Amino acid sequence: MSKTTILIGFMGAGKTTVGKVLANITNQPLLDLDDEFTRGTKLSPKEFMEQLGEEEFRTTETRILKSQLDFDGIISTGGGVVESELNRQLIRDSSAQVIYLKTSLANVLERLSHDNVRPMLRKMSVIDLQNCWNRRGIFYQLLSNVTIETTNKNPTKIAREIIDFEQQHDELLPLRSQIDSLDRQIFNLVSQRFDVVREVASVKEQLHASVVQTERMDEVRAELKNDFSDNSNISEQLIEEMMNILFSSSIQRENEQIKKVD
Ligand SMILES: Nc1ncnc2c1ncn2[C@@H]1O[C@H](COP(=O)(O)OP(=O)(O)OP(=O)(O)O)[C@@H](O)[C@H]1O
Ligand SMILES: O=C(O)C1=C[C@@H](O)[C@@H](O)[C@H](O)C1
Ligand SMILES: [Mg+2]
Repeated sequence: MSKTTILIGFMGAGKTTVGKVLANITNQPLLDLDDEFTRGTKLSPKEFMEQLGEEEFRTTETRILKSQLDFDGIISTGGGVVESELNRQLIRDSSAQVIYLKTSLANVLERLSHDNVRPMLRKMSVIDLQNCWNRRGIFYQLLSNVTIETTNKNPTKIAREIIDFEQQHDELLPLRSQIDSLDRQIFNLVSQRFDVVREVASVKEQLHASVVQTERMDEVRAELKNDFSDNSNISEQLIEEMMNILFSSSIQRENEQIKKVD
């Protein structure tokens, strides 16, 4: 990789975090616009906004962006860089590879629940935040060469996807990026399901109830088939196969926990 890579995305999407990992792997320098802002003004974005307001912050952010656009390496931007039309124009006119790190608002809120350095987050209600996320999301999408879905991926996986995109420009990559995120979300849910299964096993043990309850299993399958009957992606056979895997894994775990074989 030789030219500039610009990471854009909402607050907490991981631009700074992934930028560091990407810089490490590819041996490129990293410039974080928020850090550069602090170096230039001697105030953090939070201090600057508190003292001089958002408008002045955006003007200064534009000046810093403009002066760094030919940086030979990775630029991690601040989440609000797309708020200004001037910044959007600067990014559009640059020859940089623009990567949109996309994440869900739920993920952002979870990651930044204890944050106290992002003034924009503090001053917005949940509705304002949702509107801001929607509005900026359109700009991130329009400005970027590729969208990397980051939900439930670790920073190294995300950095590797960026490298793959820069090396291959494969049309399949953004789609696979979505699939890889969804697979991780599915396994997170499966893991949560096993947490509940553990509780179920404890209750069954106390009640001396049988681990395998075929009636309940039949009921679950039937309800799922009914609920997904209008969904052409989910066939009855898929429900059978996936539920068989989940049921047999759960039964095995419950038996191991209760230490008896039914
Ligand atoms: N892929 C990830 N998985 C889990 N946690 C992450 C991931 N990426 C970032 N985080 C965590 O989310 C928080 C915010 O990350 P980071 O500062 O990189 O966001 P940012 O996109 O640079 O935000 P900003 O726009 O405000 O600069 C950090 O605590 C970081 O450790
Ligand atoms: O999303 C935003 O508007 C901001 C994000 C941060 O990176 C900082 O640039 C600043 O706190 C503003
Ligand atoms: Mg950052």
